[in-house]
Amino acid sequence: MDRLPIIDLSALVGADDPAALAMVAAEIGAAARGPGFFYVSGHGIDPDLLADVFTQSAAFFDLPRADKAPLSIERSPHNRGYVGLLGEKLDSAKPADLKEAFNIGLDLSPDDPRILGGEPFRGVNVWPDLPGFAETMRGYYDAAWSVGRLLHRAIAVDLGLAPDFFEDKLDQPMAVLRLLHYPPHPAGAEEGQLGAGEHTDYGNITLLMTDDVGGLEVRRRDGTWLKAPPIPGAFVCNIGDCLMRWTNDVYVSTPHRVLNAGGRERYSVAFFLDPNPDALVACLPGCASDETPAKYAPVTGADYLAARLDATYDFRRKEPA
Ligand SMILES: O=C(O)CCC(=O)C(=O)O
Ligand SMILES: [Fe+2]
Repeated sequence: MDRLPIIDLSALVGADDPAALAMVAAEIGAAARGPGFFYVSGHGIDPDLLADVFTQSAAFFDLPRADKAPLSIERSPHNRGYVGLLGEKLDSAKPADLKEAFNIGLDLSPDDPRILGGEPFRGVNVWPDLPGFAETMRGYYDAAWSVGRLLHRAIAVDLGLAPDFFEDKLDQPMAVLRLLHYPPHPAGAEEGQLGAGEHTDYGNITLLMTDDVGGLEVRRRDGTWLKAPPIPGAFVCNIGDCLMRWTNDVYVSTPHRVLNAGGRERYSVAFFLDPNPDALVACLPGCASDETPAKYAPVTGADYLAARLDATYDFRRKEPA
């Protein structure tokens, strides 16, 4: 494999064309079973909105540390807020990641019944004091979520399910919009230290937009690394662990990493589409057979994500009873 496939969604955006859906479904099915990664073009998101997201993101990361620290993710049980440089180890066997990040979840008001009722991962977002930041990010969250749901229509068709199978499992998602900033790889970096250590993503799918710096690498089955250079305006989309589990490993969640060797600041924006907290992640019909029975116990979306985040962050790890 020398290059990831490019899948064009333009025939699906704003149209209900079963033949076009079947064609895209076949392309996504092949990519999801194979490399686990593909580019998505023709998604219909306004380029001006994308440009605004990157402008606002750079303004946020440029803020003094004293303005970012109070927004720390360590204050949020709901996976929202700021992760400082070296605040995360995506590869637990390696030095900490040379990146900083900011997480935004489904935007709810403080009196939303889902928050008051104590549903897992329901909380308010924290916002920096930057004009237009929250509006831009809310708009982009919704736009990326729509693309993610459209992709799930194709995924459902590929898996032999009704096109709307995932709709009621993704209509109040735990999805996270994550802004990322990678400083240029410093000369004094530790051996094996990366911008983002080798990892797989936790959710169903990830929609990644990057600037033009490059640095994302995708692991091939033989252990070698494929560079996934940016294609302007296109997403890099990958299958996450939750969808791999849901499909009984029919779809593949592929390890990837980031090395920002370009000598420039690098910015990227990831949208992790995790399902609704109460979605039951259980082997899909058609993904098990006599030869390959269901491998995983059913789990709710919230329990699955919580387990993965607890393993990622020291501050979330519960003391043994
Ligand atoms: O910044 C990138 O290119 C990829 C980031 C990534 O893989 C992640 O945050 O899960
Ligand atoms: Fe990732």
